[in-house]
Amino acid sequence: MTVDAKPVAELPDPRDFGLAVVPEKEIPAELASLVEEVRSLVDAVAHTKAGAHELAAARDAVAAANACLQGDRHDVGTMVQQTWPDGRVEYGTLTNVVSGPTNAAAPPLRMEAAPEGGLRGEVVLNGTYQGPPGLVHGGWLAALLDQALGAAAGAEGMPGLTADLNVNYRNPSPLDTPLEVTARVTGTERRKVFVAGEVRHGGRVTAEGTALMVRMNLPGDGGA
Ligand SMILES: CCCCCCCCCC(=O)SCCNC(=O)CCNC(=O)[C@H](O)C(C)(C)COP(=O)(O)OP(=O)(O)OC[C@H]1O[C@@H](n2cnc3c(N)ncnc32)[C@H](O)[C@@H]1OP(=O)(O)O
Repeated sequence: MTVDAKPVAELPDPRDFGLAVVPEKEIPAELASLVEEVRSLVDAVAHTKAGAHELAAARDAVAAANACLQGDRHDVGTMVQQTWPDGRVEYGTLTNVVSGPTNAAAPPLRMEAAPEGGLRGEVVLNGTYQGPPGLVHGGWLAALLDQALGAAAGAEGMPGLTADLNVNYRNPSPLDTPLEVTARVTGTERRKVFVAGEVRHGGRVTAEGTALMVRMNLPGDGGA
């Protein structure tokens, strides 16, 4: 497919769209550590065989922690600004359910530039992402691919929304073990960005996805 992309010269600044931005380096270490602890807590709660006494004590401790955190909140839509070692700046939502650094529900998946082009990331999904016994839920594999494919378009200067996503489940994806996620742009047509990616376990493709991302309509596009 002919690549006639029109990457934006500079990624749009979310502040220009009225969105708050938090630089990732300004996220307090204590919050990052709390998020990690909550991830572990969710897994522990999901699998616990504790007795009534321990469960009641844990419930009270969690309620106390919850009460501590009912003050100021970031608005929904707040963005996080990540600056990569190569100087590339990327924006994502702070609480993105796949990659958001403050979202304890996010595994989280982080994508980086791959030597062969496109992006690559590694992620371990614990038992709270379970579908079939011992395996990752197919909806979550689609979510990983959607995120990776969107990030690949964004990394090429073409951030947009997913218009169409296709996932092919080739082999089972086990829990609690590293999964490799790769994604790249395969072509463009006006504002349409075609992307493809894979999830692998031990080098074997477990899921592959293709998507059409429609690049953000920006001033100067002339509707194209
Ligand atoms: C760096 C940051 C990394 C962030 C990664 C985030 C990854 C997460 C991605 C997501 O989860 S996005 C959330 C799920 N997706 C949505 O909620 C999108 C909902 N759909 C829409 O908002 C609009 O339909 C959409 C923005 C996709 C397109 O609307 P537009 O009005 O901007 O596009 P328009 O209708 O002008 O169409 C532009 C081109 O795309 C084509 N197109 C639009 N929607 C399509 C569709 N659904 N299927 C196929 N083609 C489609 C359309 O035919 C046309 O093709 P041509 O250039 O050939 O004329």
